[in-house]
Amino acid sequence: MIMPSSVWPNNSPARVSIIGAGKVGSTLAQRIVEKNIADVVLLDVVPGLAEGMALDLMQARGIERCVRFVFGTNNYADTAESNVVVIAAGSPRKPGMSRDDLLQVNAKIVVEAAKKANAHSPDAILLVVTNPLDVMTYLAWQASGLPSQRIVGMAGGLDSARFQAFIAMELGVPTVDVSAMVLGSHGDLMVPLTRYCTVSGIPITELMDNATIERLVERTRNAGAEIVHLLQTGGAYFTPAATTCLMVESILFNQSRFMPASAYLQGEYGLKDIFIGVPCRLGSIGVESVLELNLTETERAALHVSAQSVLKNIQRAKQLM
Ligand SMILES: NC(=O)c1ccc[n+]([C@@H]2O[C@H](COP(=O)([O-])OP(=O)(O)OC[C@H]3O[C@@H](n4cnc5c(N)ncnc54)[C@H](O)[C@@H]3O)[C@@H](O)[C@H]2O)c1
Ligand SMILES: O=C(O)C[C@H](O)C(=O)O
Repeated sequence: MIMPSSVWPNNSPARVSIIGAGKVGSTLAQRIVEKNIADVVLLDVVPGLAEGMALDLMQARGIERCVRFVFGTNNYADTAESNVVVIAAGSPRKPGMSRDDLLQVNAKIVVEAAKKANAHSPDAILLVVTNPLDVMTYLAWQASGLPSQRIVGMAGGLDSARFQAFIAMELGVPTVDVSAMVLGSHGDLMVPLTRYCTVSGIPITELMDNATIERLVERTRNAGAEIVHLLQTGGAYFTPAATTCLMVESILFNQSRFMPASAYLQGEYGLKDIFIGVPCRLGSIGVESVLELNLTETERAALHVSAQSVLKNIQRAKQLM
């Protein structure tokens, strides 16, 4: 580990490396450090960017009363022995673009990040954030050569959090009382499962008419684009970072939490050789299990339509590599 010993403790308990110190990566670093979850190595290709952010975060530790360390670098050797590596490097979309439009520009970045991070942290769990999410998670898996269980993509938790927020805003209830579930690809064909959405255990179908539910489903599908349009300079990062942080916690503390995430399927839901959003349990081994819900014919068909688009883009990505 190439770090001054005065900065980096020898007995650091858990280490998370974040590749890409942009909006998502830096916000995630702040969350992890300020919640005292783990030490963080922040890496970016832009000289000085990760180092500057790390110094800034280190200087807030007294105010935030946190004890974790954060180190910025351009060098993968500094990410050695990480327990979790988050890949958040690459371009965000601009207004008018789909996430799939980022495939070409981000594929090489993600493949390089997965290979280099894995070379220095062969025991880490890889958590992918870069878009188009399900395809990038597949590429990271192939590039790393790791067992599929050790790779997971962040998206379903974000899409579910958005659906949860929209339901709470519509009904005027506390967001924590709402439970929501979105499966499928992280794209326009995501599959919000209204049957699994409740307010304090009451199905939302008892509380809202179909037209209202359909309006919230549509808003959930477009929630990323809505923010891209408002910001004009990139995408959302507060909720993406919060969701990724939740996944990091479940992995590091072996919490085995259920959450929708992009996991490798080998026949579950009738799908094979694909990463796509499904309910998983996340623990220290990565994806402990995939929960196979009893879907209706309509829900299953929607999941398969979503999967077809991911499979098509995986083929496109393979041709690029
Ligand atoms: N999965 C999700 O739900 C979700 C949510 C939000 C953002 N995203 C995606 O995450 C990615 C990052 O978003 P952002 O808003 O942080 O973008 P950003 O532009 O703010 O940051 C990206 C960072 O990656 C760095 N980078 C580029 N190439 C690199 C390389 N080869 N090695 C290391 N670093 C490199 C850039 O220098 C930049 O600092 C985008 O692809 C975005 O679409 C996904
Ligand atoms: O919308 C985007 O491009 C970023 C991210 O995937 C999101 O859903 O916020």
